[in-house]
Amino acid sequence: MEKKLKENKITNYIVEVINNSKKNQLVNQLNLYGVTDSMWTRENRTLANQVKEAIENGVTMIQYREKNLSQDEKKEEAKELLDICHKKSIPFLIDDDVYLAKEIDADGVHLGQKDMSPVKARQILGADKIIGVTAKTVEQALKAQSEGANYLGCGAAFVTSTKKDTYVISHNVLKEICSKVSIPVVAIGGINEKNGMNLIGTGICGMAVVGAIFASENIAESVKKLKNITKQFMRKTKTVLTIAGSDSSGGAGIQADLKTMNANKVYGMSAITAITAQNTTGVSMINNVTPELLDAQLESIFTDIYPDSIKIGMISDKEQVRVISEKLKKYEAKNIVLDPVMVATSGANLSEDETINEAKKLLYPLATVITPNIPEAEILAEQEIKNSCDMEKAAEIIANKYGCSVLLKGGHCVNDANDFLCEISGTESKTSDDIVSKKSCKTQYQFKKNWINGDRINNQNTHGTGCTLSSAIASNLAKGYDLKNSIIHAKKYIEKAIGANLDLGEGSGPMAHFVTEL
Ligand SMILES: Nc1ncnc2c1ncn2[C@@H]1O[C@H](COP(=O)(O)OP(=O)(O)OP(=O)(O)O)[C@@H](O)[C@H]1O
Ligand SMILES: Cc1ncc(CO)c(N)n1
Ligand SMILES: [Mg+2]
Repeated sequence: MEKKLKENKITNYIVEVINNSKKNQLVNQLNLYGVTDSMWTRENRTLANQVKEAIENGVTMIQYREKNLSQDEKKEEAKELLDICHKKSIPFLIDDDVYLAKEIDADGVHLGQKDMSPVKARQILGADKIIGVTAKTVEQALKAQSEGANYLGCGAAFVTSTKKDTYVISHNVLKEICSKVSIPVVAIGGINEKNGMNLIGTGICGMAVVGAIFASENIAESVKKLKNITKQFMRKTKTVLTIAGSDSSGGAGIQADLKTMNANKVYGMSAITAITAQNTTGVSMINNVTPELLDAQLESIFTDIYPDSIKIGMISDKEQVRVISEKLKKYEAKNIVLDPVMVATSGANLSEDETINEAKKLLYPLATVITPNIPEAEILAEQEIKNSCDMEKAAEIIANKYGCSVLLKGGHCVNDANDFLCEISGTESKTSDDIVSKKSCKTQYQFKKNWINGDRINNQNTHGTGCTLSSAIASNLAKGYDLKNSIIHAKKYIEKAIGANLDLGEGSGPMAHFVTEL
């Protein structure tokens, strides 16, 4: 009996290893998934040549989708494309037509919601073939997985010209599907080299592309651009973008941000809003970056290395606020930590009222969390903060007002190292007692409230603590921590950085960002 049990255990382990390696192989094959469409073929642009060029430049799987040819013509063309793919060890799938896939021994089939069930297709094709299923909802995704689908195709990810009036899936639903299933997920529908970046961070392992490849005048060029996106879906190194000012002393601003990101083992990038001549005693001059140059910095980053999270610090003027908010919406930026920088520790004013007001309108609602210190929270909540109770009230007022979570930092002598997190956990529409009307409906938020306590380090050198904390939070969000744990880990980092007791400069000095034992 003992021996039998042991043999079963070993067999199960081997089966699990084989299944995992097959799944990893499929994840790689689904990375850049070309779906053919003959509407763009010409005399001198046959589908066979297009498929060859796409594969030579990085496409990792081909699906043959043909609605206009006869069955015989489809079979001939499918056999020709199958040979081209197999010569390059690229899997070749057939859209919808399970019997054609069986007849030419294709590597699998992709089934729409209205096609044959995956169970029947599996009986026809056998255990080793790839069966993909389209899913537009979590229910459809779970059902397809339970019926033996090897992967899911979810979409349309964007409005698409290939299939008019098709249902467009929200990227939040896409994220939810990826979190709920254990099989690989690709996005499909309307994807091109301009919008594909927005899919990074949703959890998909690849994207299925039609027109952006087969309608392209330069397939090689288009595939290379698409490849720069899909290689970021599964990358291990996380990237964080700081949009902030430069602090010549190196203790705050983008300098503190990039040092913090490095110490927290993420790849840091920066878009500079202002150059300040600054040291531990104050700011002697500020030169704003033009909105055009800020826009160009942001565009160059988002079109090449997609940031897994964003930290926003000092913003110079309201035009910059508009540029930043437009860019964050255009690229569906995720994990946005906004530090409402108003005054430096040295007392220097870093943001005008009109800029702050524009940021409240355009940026705060986009933020995952804002991290005001006590003076900033008094301005945002329009009330004094004298004790912990005041901190809790002010944080909730700010969260309700701007529709984002709030970390009210305890520095500046109310609580020093203990911060209060008022995290939005849901929304409910509440109507006032009078007659229901649009204007009387107000979104109320549900909150998770936590004190996140720290160990107060007895050290006056705390220049840049806010920049450092918000960058550390952004780094942790990029690595996949939830908001509360991102803050807990960030505070542990900042306490080590303060505790290293660097003593530089005449005024309140900077921290030792280079502490590595995290
Ligand atoms: N002496 C200290 N010991 C431990 N933690 C501290 C200390 N001072 C501040 N902190 C923590 O550092 C973080 C930043 O808080 P602080 O109020 O200093 O931000 P800030 O005023 O925005 O900083 P900055 O000067 O960069 O704008 C918070 O988590 C706070 O609890
Ligand atoms: C450039 C810059 N950004 C933010 C702060 C906040 O400390 C600072 N002192 N300088
Ligand atoms: Mg601050």
